Amino acid sequence: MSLADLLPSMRSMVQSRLEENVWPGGTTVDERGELLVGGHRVTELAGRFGTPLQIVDLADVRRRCRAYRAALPGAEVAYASKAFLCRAVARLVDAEGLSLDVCSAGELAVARSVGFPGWRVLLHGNAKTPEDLKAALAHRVGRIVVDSLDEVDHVAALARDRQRVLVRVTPGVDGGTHAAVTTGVEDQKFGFPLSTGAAAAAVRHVLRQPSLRLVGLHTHLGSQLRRVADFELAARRLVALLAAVRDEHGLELPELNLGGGHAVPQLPGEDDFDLAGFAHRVRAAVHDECARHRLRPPRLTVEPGRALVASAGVTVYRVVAVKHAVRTFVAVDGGMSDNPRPALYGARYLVRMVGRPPAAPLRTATVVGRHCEAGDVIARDVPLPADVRAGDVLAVPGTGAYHHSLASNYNLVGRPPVVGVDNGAVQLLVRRETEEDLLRRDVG
Ligand SMILES: Cc1ncc(COP(=O)(O)O)c(C=O)c1O
Ligand SMILES: N[C@@H](CCCC[NH3+])C(=O)O
Repeated sequence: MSLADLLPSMRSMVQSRLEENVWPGGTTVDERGELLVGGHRVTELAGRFGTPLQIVDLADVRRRCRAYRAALPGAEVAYASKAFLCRAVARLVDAEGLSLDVCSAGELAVARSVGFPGWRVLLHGNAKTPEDLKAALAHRVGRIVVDSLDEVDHVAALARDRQRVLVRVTPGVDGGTHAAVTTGVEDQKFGFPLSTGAAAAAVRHVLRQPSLRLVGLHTHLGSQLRRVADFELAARRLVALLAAVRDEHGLELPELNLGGGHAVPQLPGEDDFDLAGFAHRVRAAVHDECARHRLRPPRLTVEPGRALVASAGVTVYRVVAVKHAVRTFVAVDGGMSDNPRPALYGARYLVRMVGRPPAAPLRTATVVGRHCEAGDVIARDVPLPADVRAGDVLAVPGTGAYHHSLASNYNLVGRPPVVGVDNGAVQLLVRRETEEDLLRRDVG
């Protein structure tokens, strides 16, 4: 029996009070259980655009972009577009003066389609294809972050005009996150290990290429990280490598890119990432270490993805069926095709019934999707009103990052639309994928 079962008196309180930290800023709830995101009733948006539906509060994203730029004056803030990219977001990020991290010709195509300036684009990836590299060079991207010696050769062969590159380094720092998104340790596929000398060898290899210009080092420790000390340690280790490069080659590299990975609260009660602490402590670590090595401090870049968009997103489902089996299952019209994160990382979510006041106390239920896997779960053992029934609308916050971008067509279900709300305006940003879309690719 859960807390929710024990405390039916919490019913009205839980329903009328909005959980802190997980909804887009400015989200409100009224006593009838209506949730308003960006000033719009979620049930109205569900009626108008259908369910499942992904809502992104663009004003919230804009506010977060500004918070990053304000916290890190003089640094470059690059949005990691893998978190969620569509043209409206690319335009917003451009207008806010951020750079853009892309990982494929596809992400770059979205950036190009809105005229995102190439010089503010960084290309990442451990296995960039010739198409990715050619697209990046054609768009004159500002920097390519090289990730293997083969790639250095490929870029060098294709590049003209001394393409700027960074070398991606794994500094042997474990950010204490899920193994699938741990990338600062040396035994995984990204980057060149520091301790083995592979990173220094990669620097040498780049410097031998007349068509390339080495401008800095990069590291990305992983995703959903909370410990600022890990970023400090990585920064210190990379500055030591900058000093070694200066000593060996007489070259002071001007850029240090510390990647992204700043955590967001996923459940009520979880803290925000300590951005101010990060800005202060990491900068101090870089300056301190540079002073020790008599280096000019490099320009810092950070690459937040999740931190800019996760909490701006809300997914809306309609309940299809409620089953009281060994536990209570509330099955909705989406699932792992729009949110594979519980299955992939054991991610946990808050779920809220919206649109009507509950007529029964909270009970523990497991919200599941419509797909053909027992692991197709959106939220296990969460409190929901005991009278939740088919046709009810459920809203799940914290779904703005790595949801639309990780979505699939499993069971040939079309991917949901994305609707943007922005200071009172509503706009369909990405339309729902139809059966026609799915059949168009099937040319056999
Ligand atoms: C190179 C690089 N930069 C930035 C990010 C953004 O990560 P997050 O969305 O956790 O901030 C990623 C993804 O983890 C990445 O691979
Ligand atoms: N897909 C992961 C994040 C990956 C970060 C990209 N390097 C997630 O949903 O948490």
